[in-house]
Amino acid sequence: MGSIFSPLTKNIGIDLGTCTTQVYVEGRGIVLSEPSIMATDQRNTKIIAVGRAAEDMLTKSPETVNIHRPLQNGVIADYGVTRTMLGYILNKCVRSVQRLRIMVGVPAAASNVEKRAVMEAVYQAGAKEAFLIETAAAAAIGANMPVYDPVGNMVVDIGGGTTNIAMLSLGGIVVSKSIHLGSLEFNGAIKDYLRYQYAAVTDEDTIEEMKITNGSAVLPLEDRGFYFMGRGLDDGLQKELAVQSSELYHAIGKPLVKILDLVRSVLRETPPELAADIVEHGIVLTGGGAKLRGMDQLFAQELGVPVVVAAEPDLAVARGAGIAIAKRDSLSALIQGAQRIYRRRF
Ligand SMILES: Nc1ncnc2c1ncn2[C@@H]1O[C@H](COP(=O)(O)OP(=O)(O)OP(=O)(O)O)[C@@H](O)[C@H]1O
Repeated sequence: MGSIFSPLTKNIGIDLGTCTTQVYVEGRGIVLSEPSIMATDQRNTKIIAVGRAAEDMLTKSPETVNIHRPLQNGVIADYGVTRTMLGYILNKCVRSVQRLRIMVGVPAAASNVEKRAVMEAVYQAGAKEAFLIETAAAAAIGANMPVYDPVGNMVVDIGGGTTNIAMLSLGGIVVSKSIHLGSLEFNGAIKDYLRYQYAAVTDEDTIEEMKITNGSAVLPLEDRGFYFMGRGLDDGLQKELAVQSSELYHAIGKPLVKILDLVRSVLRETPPELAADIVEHGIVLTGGGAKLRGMDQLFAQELGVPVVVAAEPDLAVARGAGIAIAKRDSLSALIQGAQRIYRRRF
């Protein structure tokens, strides 16, 4: 209906992530992927930068600016900043005359209050219609899984602050769970390891780099050293240190066990006929955390089913939300009822 009476209506999918915000615009694809960060002046009266430009300020001018990370564990931790940041992002992505119909992914465990905050922020940022979809359902759609078919489709989205898991079939969610644990927890585990093993600390960027370049979910066949500058906890002095990829594998193991336990619990709650489909068709991994080297191998070894990492796994949620909004009539079982309660009439 919207397309007949409102030719300027734009369907937009958003992954309002703990680390990154991605925006998908119908007909254009992913148009924005930037850190969920905003920089303001010290009195929080003026926005200085949003996204990557704000992230760049983290190291350059920390005393003169306030850096805000308004999302935590996949939900809004600072409503005012989220609303402003979203408005700024939407402004960058669409023309002001366009009427926006927006769908946002939210974790399965988000409370009604948290969902309402997302809806409200989306309206305040300029949407005329707003909808919510579970993050994992959006990820499955974005990864082109056959969610309408009478087969079990299992997706595990490992983001920065949350992992969302869902079993979908016939256009609906059969079982879904989420946990406040994602790839940021791998950084925390590496940080703890360096403290314990080397009595040293280093900055977040270095830890992120060592995770991405040398981290592994499975024991690497060949060890590779990552050299970095760390500060000794005992003497406070800077020194060059090296950490091996096998050490990073051991450090990251603990949070990975928790994710695998949650996947097993979803499988246990899945009806046997759908669980049998997973044995045959396997599991799809999405989210930035799925890019950790060997993640698919680990899941396949531990669960005994085929596992693939989706193409562009970190973009799946925004893409899926954008696709779902265009197909919202046939996907009504996946689109949360909250939109009917909070939809505004203009
Ligand atoms: N090669 C990699 N190995 C491991 N982790 C990675 C890799 N590349 C990106 N990541 C991690 O992916 C995370 C970001 O992923 P994504 O954008 O899916 O999360 P998000 O949507 O911001 O978070 P959430 O869904 O929890 O709100 C970051 O923590 C980043 O460190």
